[in-house]
Amino acid sequence: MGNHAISFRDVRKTYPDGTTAVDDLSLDVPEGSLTVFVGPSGCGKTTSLRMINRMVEPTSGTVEVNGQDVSSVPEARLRRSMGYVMQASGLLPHRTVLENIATVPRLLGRSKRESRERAESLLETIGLDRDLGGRYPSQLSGGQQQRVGVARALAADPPVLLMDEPFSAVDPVVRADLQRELLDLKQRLNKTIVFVTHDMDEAVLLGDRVAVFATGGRLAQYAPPEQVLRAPADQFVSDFVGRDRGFRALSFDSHEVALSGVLSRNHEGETTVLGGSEATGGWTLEVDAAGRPVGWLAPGESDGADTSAHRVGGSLYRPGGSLRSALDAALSSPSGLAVAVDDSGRVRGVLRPQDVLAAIEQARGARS
Ligand SMILES: Nc1ncnc2c1ncn2[C@@H]1O[C@H](COP(=O)(O)OP(=O)(O)OP(=O)(O)O)[C@@H](O)[C@H]1O
Repeated sequence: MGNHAISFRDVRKTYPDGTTAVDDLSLDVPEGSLTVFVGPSGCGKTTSLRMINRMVEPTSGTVEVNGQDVSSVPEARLRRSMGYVMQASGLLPHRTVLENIATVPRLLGRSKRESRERAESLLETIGLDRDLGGRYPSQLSGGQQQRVGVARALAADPPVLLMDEPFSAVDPVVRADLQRELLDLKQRLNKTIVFVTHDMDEAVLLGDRVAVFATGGRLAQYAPPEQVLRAPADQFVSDFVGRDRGFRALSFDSHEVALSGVLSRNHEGETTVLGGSEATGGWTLEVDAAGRPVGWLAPGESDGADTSAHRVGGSLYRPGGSLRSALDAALSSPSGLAVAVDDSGRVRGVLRPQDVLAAIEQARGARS
């Protein structure tokens, strides 16, 4: 198997017109990790990525994969060992989805049948219906096309996956799905992944390590995302990660928050209502027969009132979850109380904002 770490050693790229796209880059991508190259437009992320599979050759310095200088590996062999996914999925328009995915196994000399079976199983891997296999790329949504692009990149089972803004052209909901699936794939298939994006949230969500590129192709910081958020290396990184960095950094804290015992159960006919006491400011949480939260009743509203006005949204807190999710659940709740649910969605209790803040204080104390 060997090791598929990727190393940049003093790499510089100056294009023929004199533009220095990458300036003295040295960086190690550990095997089996997901490293994100992030930074504003034009700072050399794509150029750096493409030097890994030799779509771009460095002006000086070396890129090594598995300890071997890639410039000594024949391009065709190198690219077979690296899946490449780009923004516009890059699918062949006149071939069906299955044919697109099967292209690489066919090139590798697998039989037609074997390639087709591999393509079909990959459709499943990336969460697409098998029925879509016979369609042409133009008959798919943007998100589906990106999934097929990922399936095609995985078709040869390459140890390295290079992804250049693969999810930037799809809407936020589909994007969140694709990100979740990538994290899931990463768990299941042990691959070294380099992922380019200009979106810091995406970098924080996906990256084991994040390389922040600055204008002029300079590597400003290379560290786990939590460290980039908590301790930006310089003014550039601090400006780039933005004003919300303290809030984002809460994603990494999962300090225990005390569940308030302020909910009391009253069975009233079909529904169960919780709360309605002074401690909840008079708000009452309505739950369904399985104990899952439905919506809040404002003080003075009687059971049977329309709770849809105060529906419990997607922002629920799971005990053990991050403090960011706890705070968000409290801030987005009409009652100001975060609803805590267990894995099956049943209400466990509520969190008061002051308890979340106290937990944030404690987490801060525990770090310093
Ligand atoms: N073939 C080329 N010839 C000349 N300059 C180039 C070429 N390709 C890229 N550049 C320049 O090199 C710099 C880095 O480009 P690159 O595409 O690597 O940046 P990027 O960080 O990936 O940007 P984006 O997020 O916009 O894709 C830019 O100034 C770009 O204009």
